[in-house]
Formats: sequence, structure tokens, C-alpha cells
Amino acid sequence: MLYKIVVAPRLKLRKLGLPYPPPSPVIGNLNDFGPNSTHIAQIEWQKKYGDIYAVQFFHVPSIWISKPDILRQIMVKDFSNFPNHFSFNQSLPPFDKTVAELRDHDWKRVRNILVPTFTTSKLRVVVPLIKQATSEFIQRLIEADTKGEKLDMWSSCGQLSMKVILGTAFGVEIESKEQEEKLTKAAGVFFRTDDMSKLQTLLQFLVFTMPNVFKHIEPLLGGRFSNAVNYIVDITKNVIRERRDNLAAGKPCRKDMMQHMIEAGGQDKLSDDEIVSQAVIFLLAGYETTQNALSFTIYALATNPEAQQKLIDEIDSHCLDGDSINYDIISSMSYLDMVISETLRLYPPATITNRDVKKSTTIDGIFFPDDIMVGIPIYAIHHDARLWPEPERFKPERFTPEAKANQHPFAYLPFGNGPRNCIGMRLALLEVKLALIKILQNVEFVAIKETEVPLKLRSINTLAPTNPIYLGIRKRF
Ligand code: HEM
Repeated sequence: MLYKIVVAPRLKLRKLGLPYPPPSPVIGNLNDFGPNSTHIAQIEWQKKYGDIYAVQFFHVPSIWISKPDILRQIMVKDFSNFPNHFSFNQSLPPFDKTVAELRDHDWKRVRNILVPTFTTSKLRVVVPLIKQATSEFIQRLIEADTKGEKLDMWSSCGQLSMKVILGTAFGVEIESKEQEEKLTKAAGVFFRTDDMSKLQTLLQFLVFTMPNVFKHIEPLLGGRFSNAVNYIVDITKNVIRERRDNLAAGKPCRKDMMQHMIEAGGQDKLSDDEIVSQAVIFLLAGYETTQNALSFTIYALATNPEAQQKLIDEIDSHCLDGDSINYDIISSMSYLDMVISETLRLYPPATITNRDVKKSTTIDGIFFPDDIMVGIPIYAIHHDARLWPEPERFKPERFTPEAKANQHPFAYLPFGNGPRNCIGMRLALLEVKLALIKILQNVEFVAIKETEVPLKLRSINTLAPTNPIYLGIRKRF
């Protein structure tokens, strides 16, 4: 046993022939992440060990790559040998059938069925929902300002993002404030909050890393997590059942992502359990990431007033009023795209991604055995001064068409790359862009004495601000 969990992993790590930070027994280098600092660890490792180094997580060795050329090879050119994300264990239902977790042919089948759900024409249907959630956001901002209250921009963007994902992926038409609060609370168990006890944090960690241990311990500790998951699964199953009945009876159904998932796939349809799994992964992968993207963009604009003014000018010249904004207008706004691209470079909500190695192979002289994980340090790549001069500065001009033509496409990975990239990218960008247009039509943001500069960041699941983001607002009309 000692050999299996302590000695053998260390021997395997050494055999990779790469520099590595010294691992601790059993947990490996997990502690190097420190509290909330996945992003800092990557920068430190790269400084000490270069662009290619090894790291051990529990008993699994991993090779971390910051070189764009090798990443292109892994993520695209040699995709058939790196087609899956790495997972330590088979997850518990409903997490086991998500498109992120599925492997090989099972993944391909589900991904192919889902891809049409995220096309431009299908996404048009979520525009009214995003508009509604943004109107509520603006109302909250103005009310708080009138009362002289400070509003944390990160939490407010979270409310907006949760409303959109519940409405689109789960197809839930929120019937009352009470139902919305109950659902939001249940969905919130997947995410870290400041008032969570150490035990809850540990359980959240165990559910994905050691599901079998979690399964036995959690019911003894009150079952908060399982109860919330069961509640969400039940609500989603009810929605699916109702939609299927309506479809059979020829009644009209709301055309949202849930409906597309029910109808998608021709002969090869998703089962109810598969649909529930996808709704859950859309919540997990799409809620906090989008919340961070929107709040970081607002923060970057407040602390860079010239960029904010330039964006407001673009918005005013393209959109005559809030109601006329549509998908085509949004796509034509180039400065908006530059601002969001630069925000996602500076503050990538997903700081890392990974790949599993299917068959042992050698790329550029590096040997990748089939029992390791490939780590892709997105944050370190985005902050590499060789790729991005003055990496800590917010400069949307890095993303003009001319500047983009000179960038390495694998030096910018906020949504990953290749066939395993983020399936929700278009939805996330649509949501952030549309929300920003509507918000900046009504208010502009200013840094105030409570605004933290520079922003302190924390990262476990996603890169988020450590403290509340407090900003002042100025009504535009
Ligand atoms: C700004 C917001 C978002 C960011 C920064 C982000 C980032 C990422 C990244 C880095 C990956 C890994 C890609 C790779 O390994 O190459 C990923 C995967 C994924 N994302 Fe997103 N994401 C965002 C929003 C969303 C949304 C809104 C959804 C769903 C509605 C979503 C669903 C997924 C799924 C399902 C995967 C796994 C895909 C697969 O394995 O086939 N994401 N995302």
C-alpha cells in the first residue's frame, strides 16, 4: 500500500525526466496551490521550472505545458491521442454523463447532438431572457445608488448569470420570487461561498475527486449537497416530462436550450438522464465563469475610463435604444469584442484545463506516458511577458485584427481550443456582450475609494475576486 501511494508515484514522476516541485507524500503537490491560488502556483512553477515541467496530484503525475506550439499539437493536430479531459474517478450521477466527463465515442455522440444547440440561430432565443435579467441588474444598481448603498458587482453579476443559466439550460420558467430563491439556493451548493464551513468546502472537493468516499460521508453530515442535487434533478425531470407531453400533444413549447436538447439528435436522441446531466454541467461550467467575465469587464472599464468612453461611443453609434439590440448588431461591434477579449486574457475565469493521454507518445522530444495528465496553465500563458508584453496592463488594442494576426492562436486560451473547447463559448460571449451594452446605455462606472486596485484574486474552481468589487455609478440620462 505504502509503495503504491507513496513510492511508485514518485518513481513515475522522476522517470518523466522533467524538473518538478518536490511533492508531499499521498497528496503530491496539492498544497502548492495554497489557499485560493491555483493561478499563482502556475506562475511560480513556470518561473522556477520553465515551459515544461512535471507536477504530482495525489498519485497521478502530470506534465504541464506553456509552449503554444506543443499545445497546438496536443489540442488539435494530435487530438485523436488526447480526446478526453482527465478525471481521477468516475463521477456519481448526474455528473457522470456530462459532455465534459464523457469519453471517446460517448463524448463524440453527445457533443455532436449538443453542438447545434449553441449555433447563432438557436441562441437568438435567449436574447429576451438576457435582456430581462440585465434590466433587473440595472434596477438593482440604480436602487442601491439612490439609497446610498454599496453593491458588490461580483454578487450582482452572479444573480444575472444564474437567472440566465436557469432559464436557458434548465428551461425553468421562474414562477415566483420564492421559487427563484429556492432554486438559486440549491444551485448555489455547487459553488464556494464565503459563509461555507471548512467541512462543506471539503465535501464539495470530495464529490468530484473521491465520489465513493463522499457517497458514504455526506448523508451522515446532513446531506445538504445531495438534497440540493436531488431537488434540481427533480425539477429538471418535471420540466422534461412536461415538455415531452406538450410535444406529443402538439402544444407549443418555449424554444430554449432545454427544448433544443429534447428535440435534438434525429434518430439518436438524448435520454432524460443525459439531458439532466448536460443541464447540470451547463450550470457548473457556465454560471460562475460568466459571472466572473462580466464583473471583471465592468471592473476593467471602471479602472480604465478611456476604454469605457470608447466603448460607450461605439454602443451609442450602433444601438439607438435598448430594445433594438439584436445578434447582428452585437457581432458588428469590434471594440466591444476587443474589450472582452482583453478582460478574458487578463482574468481568465478558467485558469487551467487538462487532457488525458490515450496512448503513450512523444511530441517535440517530450515523452507522454498513457497514465499521466497533461496540464494546460491558461493563466500563466496569458501572463507570459514573452507572449503578452506588459501582461498586467489592460490593453484592448492587443486584439485589433492586425495585432491578432501576429498572435500565436495557442497563446490565448480562455475557452480552451480544439474539438474539446468550451461548448458554451458563444452563449457566454453573447450574454456578457448583450448585458454590457444594455448596462452602459444606462450607467457608467467609476472607481471610488472602496475600489480595490489592483484587484486581489482567488482561484479554486474559477478565477474570482477575493473581496467584493465596489464601484460608483453615474446615470447617463
Ligand atoms: C466566460 C465564460 C466561460 C469560460 C471562460 C469557459 C471556459 C471553458 C474552458 C477553458 C473549458 C475547457 C476547454 C478545453 O479543455 O479546451 C470549458 C469547457 C466547457 N464549458 Fe465553458 N466556459 C465558459 C462558459 C460556459 C457556458 C456558459 C457553458 C454552458 C452553457 C459552458 C460549458 C462548458 C462545457 C460543457 C465544457 C466541456 C466541453 C467538452 O468537454 O466537450 N461553458 N469552458
